[in-house]
Amino acid sequence: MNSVERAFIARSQFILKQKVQWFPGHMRKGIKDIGRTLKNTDLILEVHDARIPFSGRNLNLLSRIASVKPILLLMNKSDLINNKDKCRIEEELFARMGSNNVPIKHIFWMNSLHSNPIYGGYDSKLMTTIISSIEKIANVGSNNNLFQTDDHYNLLVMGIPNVGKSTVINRLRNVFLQKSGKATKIGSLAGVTRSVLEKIKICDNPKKIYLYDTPGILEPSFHRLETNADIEAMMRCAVCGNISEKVLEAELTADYLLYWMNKMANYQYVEWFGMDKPTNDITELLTYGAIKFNFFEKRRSMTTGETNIVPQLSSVADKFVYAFRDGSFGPILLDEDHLRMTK
Ligand SMILES: Nc1nc2c(ncn2[C@@H]2O[C@H](COP(=O)(O)OP(=O)(O)OP(=O)(O)O)[C@@H](O)[C@H]2O)c(=O)[nH]1
Repeated sequence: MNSVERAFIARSQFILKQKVQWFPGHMRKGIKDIGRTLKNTDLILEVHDARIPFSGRNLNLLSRIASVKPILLLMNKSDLINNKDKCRIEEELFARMGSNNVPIKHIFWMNSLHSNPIYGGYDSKLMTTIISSIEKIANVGSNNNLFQTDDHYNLLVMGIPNVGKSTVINRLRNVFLQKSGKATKIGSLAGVTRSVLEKIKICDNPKKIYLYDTPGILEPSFHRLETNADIEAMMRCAVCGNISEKVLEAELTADYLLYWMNKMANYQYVEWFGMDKPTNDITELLTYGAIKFNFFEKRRSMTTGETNIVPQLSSVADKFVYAFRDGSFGPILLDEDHLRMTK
């Protein structure tokens, strides 16, 4: 960090300048479908994004389900965080179980995108570990009545939109049944899966395992946004792509990312945008970006009728957020402050 960066004072709070309302019909239907599918389910496999282990988990819905079905937590996209953070995250997640009423039986880490181990990618031991955890749960006497049959296991895959539920399912199926192709649809935008899908077989041996894919259901507090913590959690989800880009303007999501990077004294964006010092001003940042990436468009003025060349700020905002999502700024744990709070 240079002396200018050391002297920089970051914004102390993120102010949400847009009203947010989003609870699409398919999510309401999804909750009903999940309720109906529960009776045929042995366990819940909750999939979440490793960059936001504490933000966005739908604890409300999970706590209701946890009273009837055991929950396994799969932290996906773990290629986008540092390995050294995993233990601290696990400790904190287990520490919170008492207060949030969502007891987790096991936590698994997965990078479902790359099978090559040099990317820290899919480890064939993972499935064996998942199976042995399921068997351990099934073999506890008090859980006997939770499992439908001894012959196979049915898991319901749950999670907020775009955490990689479908990718996880396809990956597990590809590796363990050597089936190529996709059993369930994948998309880089939130909200691809819209209803509980057919049962998908992912494993034959030593036991048959079936998964139900479900639509991503967002944390309901995002519809109320009563506290700063709710706003920060929602914005972190937006940065990770869990909230439809139709709901939050690209500039707003980019503004939160800028606020967060400054707060964490992470100034990697300065060079990326071709600037000479950090800024708190999103318009300044995006204007630099428009010049660097040559993002301009012709726009006709409604009042004078003249055509002007103006920067395409929303395209630059998208580029910034996508670069973060791709890992261009290195591994980033957006919820790092949740770990610090407990130190
Ligand atoms: N870096 C990285 N990206 C991933 C990983 N898993 C999934 N993705 C990407 O995340 C995006 C969302 O994946 P999906 O599998 O469609 O997510 P989903 O949770 O099923 O999404 P919905 O249907 O919207 O609920 C896609 O662009 C995937 O390529 C991972 O382990 N690492």
